[in-house]
Amino acid sequence: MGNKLSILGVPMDLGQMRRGVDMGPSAMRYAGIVNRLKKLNYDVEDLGDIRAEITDMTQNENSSLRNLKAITDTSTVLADLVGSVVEKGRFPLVLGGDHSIAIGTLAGIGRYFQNLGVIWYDAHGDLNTDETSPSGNIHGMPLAASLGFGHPVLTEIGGYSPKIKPENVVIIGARDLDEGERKLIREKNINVFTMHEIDRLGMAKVMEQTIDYLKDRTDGVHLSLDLDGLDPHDAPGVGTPVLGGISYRESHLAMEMLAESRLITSAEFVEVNPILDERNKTAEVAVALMASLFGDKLL
Ligand SMILES: NC(=[NH2+])NCCC[C@H](N)C(=O)O
Ligand SMILES: [Mn+2]
Ligand SMILES: [Mn+2]
Repeated sequence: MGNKLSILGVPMDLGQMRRGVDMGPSAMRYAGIVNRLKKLNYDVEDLGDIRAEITDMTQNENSSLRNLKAITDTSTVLADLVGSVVEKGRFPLVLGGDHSIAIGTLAGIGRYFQNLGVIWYDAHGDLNTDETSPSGNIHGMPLAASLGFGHPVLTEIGGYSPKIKPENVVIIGARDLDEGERKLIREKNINVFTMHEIDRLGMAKVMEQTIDYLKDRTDGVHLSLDLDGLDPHDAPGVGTPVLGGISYRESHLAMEMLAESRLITSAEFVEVNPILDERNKTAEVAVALMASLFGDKLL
């Protein structure tokens, strides 16, 4: 991780049904992300928000891939922008938006790495395809699409596929997986620390193992952090909350250990929905976690 950061907001809420997550980037800016990172001595450039099309949810062309065109268009723009950030030698920090935007982020980053690692910090696997999805919501598909599974319009975003290899992925915090996702995890042998493992081993061991595993096999690691990975008590402003999640403290520890590892080369924080939040708590949690990820320490 260098000391030059570029922030990109993606006000996209079409990957799921609950409006308001398009205000996530504003909420995180309001919670002070730019100044927080400047204080940590980063050269921070805020590129603002990319334009995401907001269409009427009732005019959906395809119920197994809701809002496919608008999401594909936004992801393509995002991929190009993220790519140009990497090319300038800066660290891309993407603010969502729902998790469907990860398809664009990874499309932008993937071509610069032979073995890009991904930490998917989430209550969900986001490993559905149009065939397995129970909801038709594309925010449940970005990890599958990036691995090359699913509808070609999604997997081919950015003009190449796959962006990442299954053995370079580590999912942390899973506690709600659909049948097709379980099958894919087993078939492709994807590394998952479910809440069960986090409870058994403790977050310190989980992160130690994650870091040890990824450091030898990858040439860069993307952190895709869905705020619903945290417990809804700590992060209530999310569209698909699941009880029994990772605590604020455990998440802090995870971010601090990632900061120490110097492994992370890009990151995105997604699914912050201020409409569903208690005041701006979830955006504040996101900003606090970003600060830790970028090296903030008490002493
Ligand atoms: N990024 C997220 N919050 N994803 C939630 C996905 C929920 C469910 N698995 C689905 O496919 O609809
Ligand atoms: Mn999730
Ligand atoms: Mn997710």
